Amino acid sequence: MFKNKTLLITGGTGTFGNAVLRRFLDTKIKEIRVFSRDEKKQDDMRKNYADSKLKFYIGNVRDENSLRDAMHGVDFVFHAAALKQVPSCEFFPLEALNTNAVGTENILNTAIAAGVERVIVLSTDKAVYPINAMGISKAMMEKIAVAKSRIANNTTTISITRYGNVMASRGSVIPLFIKQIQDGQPLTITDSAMSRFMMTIEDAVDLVVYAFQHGNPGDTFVQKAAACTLETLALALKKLLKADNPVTIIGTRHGEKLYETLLTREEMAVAEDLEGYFRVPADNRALNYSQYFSEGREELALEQDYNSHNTHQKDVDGMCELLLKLECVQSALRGERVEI
Ligand SMILES: O=c1ccn([C@@H]2O[C@H](COP(=O)(O)OP(=O)(O)O[C@H]3O[C@H](CO)[C@H](O)[C@H](O)[C@H]3O)[C@@H](O)[C@H]2O)c(=O)[nH]1
Repeated sequence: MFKNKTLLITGGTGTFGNAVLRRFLDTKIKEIRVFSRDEKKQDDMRKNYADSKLKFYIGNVRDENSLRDAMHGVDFVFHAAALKQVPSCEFFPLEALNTNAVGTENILNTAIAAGVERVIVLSTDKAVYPINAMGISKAMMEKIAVAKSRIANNTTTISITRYGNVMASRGSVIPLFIKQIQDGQPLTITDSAMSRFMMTIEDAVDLVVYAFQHGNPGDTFVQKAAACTLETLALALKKLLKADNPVTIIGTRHGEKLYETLLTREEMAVAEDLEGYFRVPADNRALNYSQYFSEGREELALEQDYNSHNTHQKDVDGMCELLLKLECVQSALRGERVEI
C-alpha cells in the first residue's frame, strides 16, 4: 500500500506519530517525514529510531511557507498536528482556531498544490455538537476539509477520521489515575457518570489506515469504539493494580461534556455501516438550497446520535481486559513507576 511512497505526518512527534512509525517504518515505504515545531522532540526521535527512511522538518502548520518544502514530492499526508488540550484551548481559543482550522487550510492548500494523492485529517468526537474551543476549532477544521475535498477531488482525496479518547495518550486520565494509585493518593474523578469512548493508539492507526484505503473525497470515518464511565474506569484500574485508594469527586472541568458523540443523528441517517466502522459521505449538494426545499428527510426521525452514553458500555471486567493492552498498565503491573 505504501510501497515506494512518501508519507508526511504533521504533529509527527506525538503519540499518534510514534504509533504510525512503529507500524510503517519496517515496511517497503520509501520515506516518512515528520513535520513539527519542536526540535528537541525531533532530535530525540531521530536518535531513538536511527532510520534513514525517517526525515524531519521543522515548521508550523500556521505558516504555509514552512509547509511547502516539506510537501514537495509527498504522496500521502496524515494531518495530526493540533492544539488538543481542552482546558488550554478554553483560555486561548484563537490559538486553537489558528492551529486547528487555519493550519488545516494551509495543509490542504499546499497538499493540493503539490499534487499529493491523499490526505487524512484527524479530528475528534469533541468536534461533534461542540461546546469547547478545542471542539469548535476541530469542527471548523472538518468543514474546511469537506469544502476543500469538493474542489480538489481530481487531484487530492481528502478524508476525515474522528476519534474518541485515545487511552493513555500524553496528559490523559489513565496514566494520571495509575500515578495516583502508585502515590497512594485519592483518584480524582470529575464525575463518576461521565462517559468516554475508549480507543487504543493501535485502533487510532487502524482507523487512519482504513480511511486511507476506503475514503472517497470528503468522507468522515469513525470506528465503533468501546465506551465506559469514569467510575468503571477507576474501578477497573484499582482492580488490576490491587489498590484500595479512595476517590475524590473534583467536578467537571472547563469545557467538558457529560458524554461525547462520535456521529450526530443527521450523520447516522446517512452513515454506511461497515462492520467495525461507519462512513459518512460528504454532503455534496450544490449551494442551491431552493431545489431541495420540498425534500424532507423522513428517516431522520428514526435516528439517534451515536454517543458514549447510548452505545454499549464496558463493565469493570471488560475494561480490565482493554486496559491490559496498554503499555503503561503493563509496566505498572511490573511495579514500574508511571510518569505523566
Ligand atoms: O483528574 C481527572 C482528569 C480527567 N478526568 C476525566 O477523564 C476523562 C478523560 O479525560 P482526559 O483528560 O484523559 O481526556 P479528555 O476527554 O479531556 O481529552 C482527551 O481527548 C481529546 C480528544 O477527544 C484530546 O486528545 C485530549 O488531549 C485528551 O486529553 C474525562 O471524562 C475527564 O473528566 C477525571 O475524572 N479526573
